[in-house]
Amino acid sequence: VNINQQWPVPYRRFDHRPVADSYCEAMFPFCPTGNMDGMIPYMNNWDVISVFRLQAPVWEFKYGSLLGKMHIMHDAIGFSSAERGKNYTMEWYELFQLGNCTFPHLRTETSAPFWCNQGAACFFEGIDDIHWSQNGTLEKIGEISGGQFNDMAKWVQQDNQTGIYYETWTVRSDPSPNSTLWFDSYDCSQFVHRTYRYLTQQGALLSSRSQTRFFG
Ligand SMILES: CCCCCCCCCCCCCCCC(=O)OC[C@@H](O)COP(=O)(O)OC[C@@H](O)CO
Repeated sequence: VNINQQWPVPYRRFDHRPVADSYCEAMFPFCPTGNMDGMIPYMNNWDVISVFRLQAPVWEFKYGSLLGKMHIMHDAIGFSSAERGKNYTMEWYELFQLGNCTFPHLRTETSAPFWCNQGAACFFEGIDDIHWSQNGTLEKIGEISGGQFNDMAKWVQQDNQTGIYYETWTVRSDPSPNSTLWFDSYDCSQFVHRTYRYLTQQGALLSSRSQTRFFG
């Protein structure tokens, strides 16, 4: 073992997002109601934007609260502009669904393993109150200015261009509580944590009654 090895292995970022291989097929269109080129609306600097913590069981549309009972949750962030009177949802998830990010493909014509594991941010107008509150969480955690929102929007675009691969698995050295984290996951909840961290670094005061749990 390399004694200088840094654990966990840092998440690898890239300088651009490649076009996904046509072999990769999505069961559902990615970010169907979002702006096609991922643009995020510009707010007036003096606007007051409420920030919401959103959480719902993964695949609730298909299995209801089932995965929530195993604490397998999808995390997102909601925004509400006082000046525009509009709500928005921002989330990060797989382009080709969870299975493709969890298991690779074996293809005769390409070297194994072949992955269809891109993930990306999705920003769209509206917050589906029922979806988030019926089996999960819809909680106001703070307010930011329009200027702070605009800075965050720029940061999300950069984050989205460089952090392109979804990682389902968290890999540890052994099952014990004090095991070494070898590889961290990179999923919806990590995006939410990164965004909270960015906003608090910009001076936002965010507080939640409960923690945004990592899966596992
Ligand atoms: C054949 C599939 C096998 C998959 C087995 C996976 C076992 C490990 C489960 C780990 C789950 C981690 C999920 C972490 C949260 C996350 O990244 O969620 C993103 C996405 O999976 C959520 O999907 P949806 O619930 O469909 O929500 C997306 C919608 O909100 C889009 O608007």
